[in-house]
Amino acid sequence: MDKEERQLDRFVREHGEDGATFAPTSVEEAIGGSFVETDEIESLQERMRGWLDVPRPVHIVGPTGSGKTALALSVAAARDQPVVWINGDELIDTGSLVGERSGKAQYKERDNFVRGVMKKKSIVRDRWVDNPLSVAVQNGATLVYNEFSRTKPAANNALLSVFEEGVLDRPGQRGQDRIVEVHPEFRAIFTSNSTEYAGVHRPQDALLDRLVGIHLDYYNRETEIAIVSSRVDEHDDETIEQVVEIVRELRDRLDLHVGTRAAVMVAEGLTVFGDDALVEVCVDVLGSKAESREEIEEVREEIEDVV
Ligand SMILES: Nc1ncnc2c1ncn2[C@@H]1O[C@H](COP(=O)(O)OP(=O)(O)OP(=O)(O)O)[C@@H](O)[C@H]1O
Repeated sequence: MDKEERQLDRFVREHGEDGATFAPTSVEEAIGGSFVETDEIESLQERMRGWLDVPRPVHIVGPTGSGKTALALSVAAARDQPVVWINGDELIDTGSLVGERSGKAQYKERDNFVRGVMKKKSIVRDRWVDNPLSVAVQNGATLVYNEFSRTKPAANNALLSVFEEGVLDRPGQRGQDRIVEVHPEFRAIFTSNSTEYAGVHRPQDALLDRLVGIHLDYYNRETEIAIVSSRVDEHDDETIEQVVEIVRELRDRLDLHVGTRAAVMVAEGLTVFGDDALVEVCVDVLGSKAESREEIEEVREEIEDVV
C-alpha cells in the first residue's frame, strides 16, 4: 500500500465509505441507560409525532439537563427509519452539513491491450464525502440536530431549501449532482437550550419560521422520580423521592439551572459517599456551575437549609 492508499484506507475506517459519522446510534447509548416513559413524556412524544407526520420539523426548546436530547432521540428511534445525529457547533460550515470534497480517491485500471502485457493505470480523483444532512435527506432518515443554534446561521441556511422546496443544494458538487431531492421519509428534530436560543445564537427567522416549537420545562415530580430511579437502582424509593424533592427545591431557590441530570448525579453520588454525605454531594454536583467561592458558599447555605 502506498502512502495515498494508506490515507484513504484510514479515512474509510474512521468515517465509513461515504465519510459520514453517526453517533449516538440509540437513545440508550445517548443517555447511558433505558428511556423512561411516563404520561407526561408520552404526551410530548405524541405531540412531536403528530407534527412530524404533517410533516413539519420539530424544535424542542428547554433548559440544560431537562431531557431534550433523550426525548428527541426517543421519537426519532421509534420511527422505522435510520437516525442521523448532528451536534451543533461554531465550527460547522455548509460543507460539514451537506458534504464536501475531501482528499483524493485512487482508482486502479488494468488494460490488457497486448496479449501477455498488462498496463496498470492509476487515476486520482477528488473524493466526495456526504455529510450528515445530505446523508439524512437522501436516505429518508430522521435527523436529530442537537443544539442547532450553536451552529452559525449561515451554515444552517442549507436547511431552508430542504424544508421549503424539498431539495438540498450541495455547493461543492458539480452539474446535476449539485441538487438532491429530499426523500419523502426525511424528518428533522432540532433541540436548543432556552438560554442560548434567546441570546446571541438566535437562529435566522427564516429557519425558525419553518419549525414547530415545543417548549419544555423541567419534568414534573413523578417523571423525575421515575427517571432517577431508572438510572440508579441502589436506592429505596424514599431516598430517590428525597433527592428529587431537594433538587426541585434548589431549582426554585438558586439562580442556577438545576436539571434532571443534577438529580441523577446526586443519586449516583449517594451510592458512593453514603446518605450522610447528602450536603457535600449536592455541593459537588452544583459546584461546577458556581462562578466564585462566594457563590458556592451561598449555594452551600441554601443546600443546608433545604436538606
Ligand atoms: N426519559 C428519560 N429516561 C431516562 N433518563 C432520562 C430521560 N430524560 C432525561 N434523562 C436523564 O437526564 C439526563 C439529561 O437529559 P438530556 O441529556 O436529554 O437533557 P438535555 O436537556 O438534552 O441536556 P443538555 O441541554 O445539557 O444537552 C440524561 O443523561 C438522562 O440521565
